[in-house]
Amino acid sequence: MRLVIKYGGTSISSAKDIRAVANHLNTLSKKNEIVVVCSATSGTTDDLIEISESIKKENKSKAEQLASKITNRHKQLAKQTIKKLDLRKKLLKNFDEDFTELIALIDGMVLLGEVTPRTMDYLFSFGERLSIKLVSMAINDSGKKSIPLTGKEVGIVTDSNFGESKPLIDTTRLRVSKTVDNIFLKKTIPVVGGFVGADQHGHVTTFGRGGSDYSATIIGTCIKADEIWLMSDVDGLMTADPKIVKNAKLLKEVSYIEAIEMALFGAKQIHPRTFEPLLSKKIPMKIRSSFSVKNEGTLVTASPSSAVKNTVKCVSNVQNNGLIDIRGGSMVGTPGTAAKIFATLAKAGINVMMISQNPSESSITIVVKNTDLDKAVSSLEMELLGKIIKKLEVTTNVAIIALIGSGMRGTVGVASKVFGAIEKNKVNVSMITQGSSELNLAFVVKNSDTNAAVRALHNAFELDKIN
Ligand SMILES: Nc1ncnc2c1ncn2[C@@H]1O[C@H](COP(=O)(O)OP(=O)(O)O)[C@@H](O)[C@H]1O
Ligand SMILES: N[C@@H](CC(=O)OP(=O)(O)O)C(=O)O
Repeated sequence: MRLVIKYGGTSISSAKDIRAVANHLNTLSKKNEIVVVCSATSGTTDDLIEISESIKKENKSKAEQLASKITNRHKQLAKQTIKKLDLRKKLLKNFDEDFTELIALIDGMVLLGEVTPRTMDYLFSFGERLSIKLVSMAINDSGKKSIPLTGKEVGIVTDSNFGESKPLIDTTRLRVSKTVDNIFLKKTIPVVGGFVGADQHGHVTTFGRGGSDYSATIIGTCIKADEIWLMSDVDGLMTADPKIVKNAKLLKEVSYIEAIEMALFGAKQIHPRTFEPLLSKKIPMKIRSSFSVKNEGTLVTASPSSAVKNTVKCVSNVQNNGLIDIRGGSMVGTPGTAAKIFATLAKAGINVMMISQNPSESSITIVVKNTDLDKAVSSLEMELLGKIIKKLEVTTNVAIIALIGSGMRGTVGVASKVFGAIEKNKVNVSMITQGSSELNLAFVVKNSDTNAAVRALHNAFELDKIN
């Protein structure tokens, strides 16, 4: 079989785990052709983001401190993971070159005061640049040939939308398939850095947080993989985040459409575009645990064979958002009001996560990420306040809670069950929407009410008994 196997940061963050991953891949490669996709080790992308924040605040010493934290963590991992001395020495030397470049990059960014999306993408790509060398060397150490490749080196070509790029899929397919076929001919396992590509000018781009999942499906479709596996620290997709609901259950099968909804609403932090490349190619995906490789995990396909009957399959949550209530008497009955609001937000590059309009048309409420809130409010204020908008009311730190499941379609009484359970737990709900596909029902609560709301709904829909 041709497999693309993606390891999240949580799977490759200790020497023991990296060695287990390398040994597992060594065994699997005896009967399969495998492309490995790796994220950065846990916490590394967060540290790189903090470096960019420190540079913005002109705090160079903090940025350098974080860079040496990343350096030390990777050198330590290299020393603990790689047993063969010559391989370990080679890896440490390679890391030294990366760290010299990282420090030079920080110097340059500080000197020029330049923290643009393009330089940030270059900075963020260091996480995967380091992890692929570590994992690939661990595979070599286990006795199997392997080569590390960045997203750019494997041939992922994207547009120039830094921070949220999209692949130019035809060019990517040509380049990736050629690179991978050549590597397979040499009986070597390619270890590709997820999350990262390069535009047509060769500038490094990223897909946005969680983007390694997306890299895996892009590569999977390019090389006509038989299956794509996402390996993580959980058994698969669960009925809720197991960190919030202790008795959350594994979902054995879900459809692409359900998985897309789950990703959009935060389940397992999967990149929302991950399933897009699979919709036409129909490649099955498995979401599995790297720590218990015997478990099959969750199978995601176009049409699951053993459709679970429950109306609701998952309660997911996305925290740290801002809610903007946009009001104005002149919005009532004025055609084009919504178009102007959304055009303004689109121009500012804001992704709107939820929308609802009051039936009287005098207010439109939207939810955006906390990190986009400032930009959203200032662009609405500059372009529309005093014209079609009279007032903007902003609430920070809210969470979206979503119920997901195709069985909800046409099922009577879901909403009353939801809000009965929520009311019983004294949680205040500030906004409700249901997608027209009836695949999800979503509402907004305070961040601090997230756990109570998720547990109440998991209980009310008896998701611990899902079959
Ligand atoms: N519905 C869900 N099913 C499984 N995991 C979930 C769900 N919702 C949230 N999670 C969380 O997602 C985490 C894994 O996501 P992430 O850290 O991005 O993994 P990785 O590093 O492997 O990409 C799990 O530890 C789990 O707590
Ligand atoms: N390293 C990137 C890409 C990624 O997908 O990470 P993970 O698979 O560990 O969520 C990030 O943290 O966003």
